[in-house]
Amino acid sequence: MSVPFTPGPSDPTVQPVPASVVEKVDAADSTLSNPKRAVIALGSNLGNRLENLQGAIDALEDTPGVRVKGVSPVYETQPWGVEPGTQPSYFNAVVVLKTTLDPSSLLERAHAVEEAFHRVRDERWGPRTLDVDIVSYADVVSDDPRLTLPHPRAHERAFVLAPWHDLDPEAQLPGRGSVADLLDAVTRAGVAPRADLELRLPE
Ligand SMILES: Nc1ncnc2c1ncn2[C@@H]1O[C@H](COP(=O)(O)OP(=O)(O)OP(=O)(O)O)[C@@H](O)[C@H]1O
Ligand SMILES: Nc1nc2c(c(=O)[nH]1)N=C(CO)CN2
Repeated sequence: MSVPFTPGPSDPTVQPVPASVVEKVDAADSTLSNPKRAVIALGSNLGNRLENLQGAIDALEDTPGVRVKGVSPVYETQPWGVEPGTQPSYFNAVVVLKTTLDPSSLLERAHAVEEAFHRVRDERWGPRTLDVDIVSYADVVSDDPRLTLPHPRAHERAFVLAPWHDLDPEAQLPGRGSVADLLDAVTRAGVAPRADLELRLPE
């Protein structure tokens, strides 16, 4: 006759689970049942810029735990932060996601998508096939340099604020205020909508 095995308090194979692990598992459970909204900025100024942005959107959608909910219009923008005339112009766009990934897993995925498009990191603000930045993740505010939330420069970049405002005119940047007000405060010079181009929301 077999007797069902029920580990008792004296079973030496049962180890206590550290509180830190319980906390992590609980946090993951709550994210799973409650997907978070994240805003992603995409940029490309090398190669086929529109295809690179579309490829990034499709790769994000193909990620387990990520759903792309909205895609902004495309903007053609002059490179920000570098000597004028030293780099090709960018195509920029913003996408809104719902995700069950935590912020650091989403960043890992963003980096993997950049790498799939042969992104080379040699100089700060150097030209790139693809840049995938996390602009905001729910209302999380963090100054961790590995993942600063919201993105530390998003509030001063018309190439992020203009497409985001088109996609969601009521958007708020946590800790900074409304995207509409932030957009009023920056110059839109060199940031032009490309109404002739369109990015697809994955089906
Ligand atoms: N919100 C964020 N989104 C993406 N990367 C971030 C964020 N906060 C911090 N980082 C860190 O910044 C590092 C550099 O990122 P990246 O090479 O994309 O910078 P960049 O696009 O050249 O410049 P910028 O940060 O001004 O957009 C990344 O390795 C990442 O760990
Ligand atoms: N116009 C424009 N300029 C930039 C961009 C970008 O996406 N668009 N990204 C940068 C680093 O993230 C630096 N400069």
